Amino acid sequence: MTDVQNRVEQQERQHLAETVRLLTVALEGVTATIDSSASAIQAHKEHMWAHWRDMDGVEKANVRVEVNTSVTLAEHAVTVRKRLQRLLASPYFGRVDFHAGGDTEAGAHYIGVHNFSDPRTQEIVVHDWRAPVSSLYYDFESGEAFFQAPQGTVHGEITGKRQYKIQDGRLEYMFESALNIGDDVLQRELSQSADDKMKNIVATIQREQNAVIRNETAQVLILQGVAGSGKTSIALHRVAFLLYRFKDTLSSDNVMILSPNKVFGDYIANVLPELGEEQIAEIDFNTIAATFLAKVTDYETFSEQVVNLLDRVDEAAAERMRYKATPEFVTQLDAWITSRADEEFTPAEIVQKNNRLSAGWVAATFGQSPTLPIFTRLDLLADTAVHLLKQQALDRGGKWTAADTTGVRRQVRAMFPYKDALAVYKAFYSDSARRGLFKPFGRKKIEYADVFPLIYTMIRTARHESYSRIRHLLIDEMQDYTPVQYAVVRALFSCRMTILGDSNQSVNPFSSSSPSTIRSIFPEADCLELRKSYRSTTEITDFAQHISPNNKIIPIERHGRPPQVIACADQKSQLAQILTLVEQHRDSEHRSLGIICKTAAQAETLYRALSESGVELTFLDYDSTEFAGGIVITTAHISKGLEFDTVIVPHVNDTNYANEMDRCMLYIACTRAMHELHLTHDGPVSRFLRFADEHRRGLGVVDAETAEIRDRPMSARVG
Ligand SMILES: Nc1ncnc2c1ncn2[C@@H]1O[C@H](COP(=O)(O)OP(=O)(O)OP(=O)(O)O)[C@@H](O)[C@H]1O
Repeated sequence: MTDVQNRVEQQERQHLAETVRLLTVALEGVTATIDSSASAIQAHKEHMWAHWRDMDGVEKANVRVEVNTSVTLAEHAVTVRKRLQRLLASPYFGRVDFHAGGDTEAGAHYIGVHNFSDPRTQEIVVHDWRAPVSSLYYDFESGEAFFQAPQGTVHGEITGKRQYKIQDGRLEYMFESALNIGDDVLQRELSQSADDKMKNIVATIQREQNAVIRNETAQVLILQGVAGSGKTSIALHRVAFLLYRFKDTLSSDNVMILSPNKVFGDYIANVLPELGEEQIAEIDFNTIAATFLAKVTDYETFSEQVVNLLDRVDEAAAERMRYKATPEFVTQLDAWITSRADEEFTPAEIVQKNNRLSAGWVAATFGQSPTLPIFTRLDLLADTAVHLLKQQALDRGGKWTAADTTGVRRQVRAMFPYKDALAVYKAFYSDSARRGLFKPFGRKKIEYADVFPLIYTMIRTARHESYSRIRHLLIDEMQDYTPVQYAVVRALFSCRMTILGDSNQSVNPFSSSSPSTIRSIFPEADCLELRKSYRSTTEITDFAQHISPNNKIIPIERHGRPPQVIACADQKSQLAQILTLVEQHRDSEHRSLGIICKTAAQAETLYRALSESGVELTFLDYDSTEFAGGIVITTAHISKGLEFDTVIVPHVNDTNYANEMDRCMLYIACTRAMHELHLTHDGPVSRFLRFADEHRRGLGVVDAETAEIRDRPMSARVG
């Protein structure tokens, strides 16, 4: 280290010590506030207990107000204390020196997860990463730069940028980074072991990611990103940014995430709290389906559909799925529902208790509400008819009973041939062009492909509650949802949206949506793309590229062991091989291991076998609600969105991974690996992995199975 570097580091250490001192003082202050609020609450309570009987209403109300005020103060202080504690551990991660035009010298801006001002001078010591000035750190190298302040654009020059790693209040390392957020720090972050939960990435957000996070204007933002490009992380940081930027009008209660499953929801649950924001509500399409269909019909769930498809692809069922996954299907269904009122409503005279309303009156009244859904119109018509006929009956000295009301309603309903949305939906398929495209899934049960078309029909034929409280919706895994699901989302959520996914990671190729399809559904959307993959080593990304090529992907330059495809003589030796790999993982520096099978049945069988062999591991299936650390066994479908230090993909033979759907599953499984990837098989290797075999022959490695894995890699080094 040169003298200059030494001096700089010395100054930084002093700055850190001073910041820690100020934070400690602030923490003591806020702790004292909490203590005194607690004492005040206790004193008020004691006063109340002692004098309750002697107090009049006004006095009691006053004491209640005082208690409530103390509680509010204490709650606020607790929030501030949490932030200060977080800052004390790591006060900042970056610094940008900016010489604004007109200023005499550059100011040093330290950037951390929260704002912190010196309590005495009110001077800002640490800027929140979401503050306007902090965008300089993410968006510019040294030289000319600008940021948007509340009072307008501030132009100037960046004269220096530094990055720090501070843990437990101690400076672990620092880098002078004139360029983009330094590769050194990013490399260090990426090479770490996976945590049990997704972590925040504020210190190393990349410029293209920052553009997504700080986009304030898009009503709908569609983000297509390759596997491991940080889509989910970025979407959560975007929520944190919007909560900060629009804090007066947006709170975490107004934001919701539509996530693929509960395990994923649990996995991402820490990111927002780490950023000092409340967790946001979560929903998934299964919950929406259950809410709508509980009293209507039984139905196949999405996971059941995937399981059934993995078992056997029925060409007729695939055809039905394909049809219902097109935008044209939504247009046709929509047009058909809309025209039912004109084509199938037959006005008729209503007679009850000898009082009558003519067919002409019925037609005119029905015609007054052309924009409402058909069943709502019928209800409105029936209400008006009941009101008039009841009045007539009472005027003539007669009686009106509940049975009369029911009688009128029945007559009105008889003017329309369908009793409910399910009947309307089934009738859609009576058209000869669509015959055979609706097939019940057993008794009183419908196929998954019909679930959202039916829900859409329900929404379009009767009024439904919408999520009006929600002002921003995040949709993850966008490629797995069909146009009709988006039509349902549009009807339920009239708010801003961030929609993200990867077209290469569809779990059902018959009903997935391409980015262009999604764009056609949201023509007003801003579309952004993330091409750089951060999760996996270059070797793993290259390997996965051979399974499902994507010429847009840019792998991060981070190297590790080449993936291994291990041929085994039979199932028994495959199990032995997996046990060896588990053993090696235990001895390695890595923490998490994901064993990812194609189907839940395969995962369960292997789970039993490994458990019986003494391996402690967690089986994540469709009913699981929590992610688990350590060794996990699950399916490719459930593993979506998750990541592990090491991944083992068993049973990669050509029977198990043979069709397009299998290819998707294999790609998803392999791209979950951060540092190491092993695949095992007995029998001929899957057609999707033959590239590895060819490569292996080229490398001269003959029999992988008997080799010592660690010492003589049986790897098919690719790329
Ligand atoms: N700028 C960054 N700095 C540090 N780590 C990053 C950055 N961007 C992404 N990562 C890391 O890359 C990994 C993948 O991120 P994430 O899960 O958000 O990606 P994704 O695009 O949603 O992945 P997939 O679609 O494959 O599930 C995570 O470990 C995340 O922390």
